[in-house]
Amino acid sequence: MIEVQHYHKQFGRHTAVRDLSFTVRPGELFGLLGPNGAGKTTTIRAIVGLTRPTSGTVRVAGHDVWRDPERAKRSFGYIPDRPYLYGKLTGRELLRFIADLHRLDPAQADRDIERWLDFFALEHFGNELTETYSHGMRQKLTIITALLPEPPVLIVDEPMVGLDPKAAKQVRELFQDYADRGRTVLLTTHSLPLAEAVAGRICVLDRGRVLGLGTLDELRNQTGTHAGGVDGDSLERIFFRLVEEEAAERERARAEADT
Ligand SMILES: Nc1ncnc2c1ncn2[C@@H]1O[C@H](COP(=O)(O)OP(=O)(O)OP(=O)(O)O)[C@@H](O)[C@H]1O
Repeated sequence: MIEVQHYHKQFGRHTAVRDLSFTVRPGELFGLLGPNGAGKTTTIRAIVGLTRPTSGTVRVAGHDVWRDPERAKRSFGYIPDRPYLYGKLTGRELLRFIADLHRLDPAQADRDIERWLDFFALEHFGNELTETYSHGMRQKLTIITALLPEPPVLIVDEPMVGLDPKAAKQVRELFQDYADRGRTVLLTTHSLPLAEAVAGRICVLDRGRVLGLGTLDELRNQTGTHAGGVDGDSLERIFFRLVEEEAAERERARAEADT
């Protein structure tokens, strides 16, 4: 479970995220969406303990990420948007290292590593240094490092970048299955079809503010016929309507301030 309460992040005079609150429950796949610079990665970095909130709290599996970081960090796997892999380790060495860190049973871990390498068609590259991997191969290996310890919470920043269509489909099904098995999944993505296909609830951020939060139907109600929308609108239509309404609102406020 992930609980973000009144999270606010200030970089100097720039407000990156403003009073953001949401909860992601076990069994739920939650999508965090928004244009470039909306505050998605800043929020993810607060949840995984890489950026201290200016104010507000973040808890994962009941543990405050800043007050009780070790317990909080034991409960989640993190797939960053720009993964760092130890280039001088082979794929298998890296995965065994991760298994050791998490004190996984070595025999079981070896079996799981082979299963995952096979799943992502990396079995013939497992003994190559990761610095020789293509972008997509690095992304697949990063996903395996996060899943190997089977954490109850999975936090994913832009998972599909660099993946070929087959791998993207596999990963989509993997995350969906992960949530269906009672785990908690939070992902950010620019792919609206992906979010529409897998996310039970969605939060749309823009310039650090929440424009909409809820199921697809709840977002449809928010941008309903009174706002020019129609029942059954796609997430893409909803997304653009929310972002455009916000821009028009800003423009109106600016014009009023000028008069
Ligand atoms: N370390 C930092 N110092 C100053 N400003 C920052 C820092 N990190 C992020 N920001 C600013 O905070 C805002 C939100 O950035 P963030 O990376 O969270 O956006 P994002 O929604 O993940 O965008 P993208 O879709 O482009 O990855 C941006 O205006 C960005 O310039």
